[in-house]
Amino acid sequence: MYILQVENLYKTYNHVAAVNGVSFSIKQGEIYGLLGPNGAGKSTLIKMISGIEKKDSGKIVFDETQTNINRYKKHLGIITQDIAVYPSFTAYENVSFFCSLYSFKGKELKRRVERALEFTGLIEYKDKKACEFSGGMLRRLHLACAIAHTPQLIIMDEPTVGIDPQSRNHILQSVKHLQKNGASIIYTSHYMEEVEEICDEICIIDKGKIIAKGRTDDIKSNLLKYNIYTIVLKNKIEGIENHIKKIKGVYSVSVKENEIMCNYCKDINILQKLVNTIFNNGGVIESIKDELPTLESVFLDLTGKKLRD
Ligand SMILES: Nc1ncnc2c1ncn2[C@@H]1O[C@H](COP(=O)(O)OP(=O)(O)OP(=O)(O)O)[C@@H](O)[C@H]1O
Repeated sequence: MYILQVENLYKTYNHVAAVNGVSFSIKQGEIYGLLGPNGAGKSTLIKMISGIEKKDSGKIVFDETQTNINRYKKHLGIITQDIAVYPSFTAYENVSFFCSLYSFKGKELKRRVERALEFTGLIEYKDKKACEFSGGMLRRLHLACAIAHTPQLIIMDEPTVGIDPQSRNHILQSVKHLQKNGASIIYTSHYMEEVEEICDEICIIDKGKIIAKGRTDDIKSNLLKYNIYTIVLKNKIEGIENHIKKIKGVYSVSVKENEIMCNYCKDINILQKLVNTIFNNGGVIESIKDELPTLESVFLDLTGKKLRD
């Protein structure tokens, strides 16, 4: 069952394609990551899904039946990049205002506002004005305003940009809780660690086009031909990288103090030779880990550039 299907979506600004033939589907209850560098087209995509921006062509289907944004808008919770709360309202007044737009009133409205403030850890600040909040607290308030009406699909556009680690963790935990409570989530970011941590499936976008999509581990293991050995030594060996580089199947080696990172071709078994080389050069191995590369490496490999500027 799909909560959202996007088919062949296009949007051009001044002859430049911001979104260039994008298609993807999000399953009910999934956290779906949209990953891409600045200017990739993530916000434009999200704006079209939420009805803030008109599409040039393509199809957006909500819950497998609805194509009219005015019909399904009430089931969306949108957290835009720019924080949209009223500075002179208290936290309670802000959440209450946004939730009342969905026709909730009286006791039910109060229950929902308190639940959203509780959920975002802001209940003890409910009578404080938004203008007195820190950046992280404002982001959490923004989230409370977007979820009080219990949307089926929550769209979050870079919700952790420029906030302190505590609020960042709070938001990431909240996303996981919202999923547990039954919501589906679209999460855009250019922080690949966040996307790797919380998303079930991802779509990597660059210059308005999808360059990879699917489950994170599948993307990493299918698209890249190499894995990484991380070896921790008990001692430091000068120039060990020069010896390891000579092993057939090794792409690259980097050494930091007594830790060696070795990118190697998945199709060639280099482990025995790697261990022998370290041993023959006087190394004592403390641990070895065989790991998939990061999403950053996938992006670098596919586009030749880094995700972050
Ligand atoms: N209203 C607009 N008018 C003209 N060009 C626009 C407009 N909105 C976006 N663009 C352009 O479309 C492209 C995609 O922008 P978009 O904001 O969707 O990217 P993004 O992936 O969300 O980037 P960021 O992470 O920086 O927000 C960029 O080249 C941008 O300059």
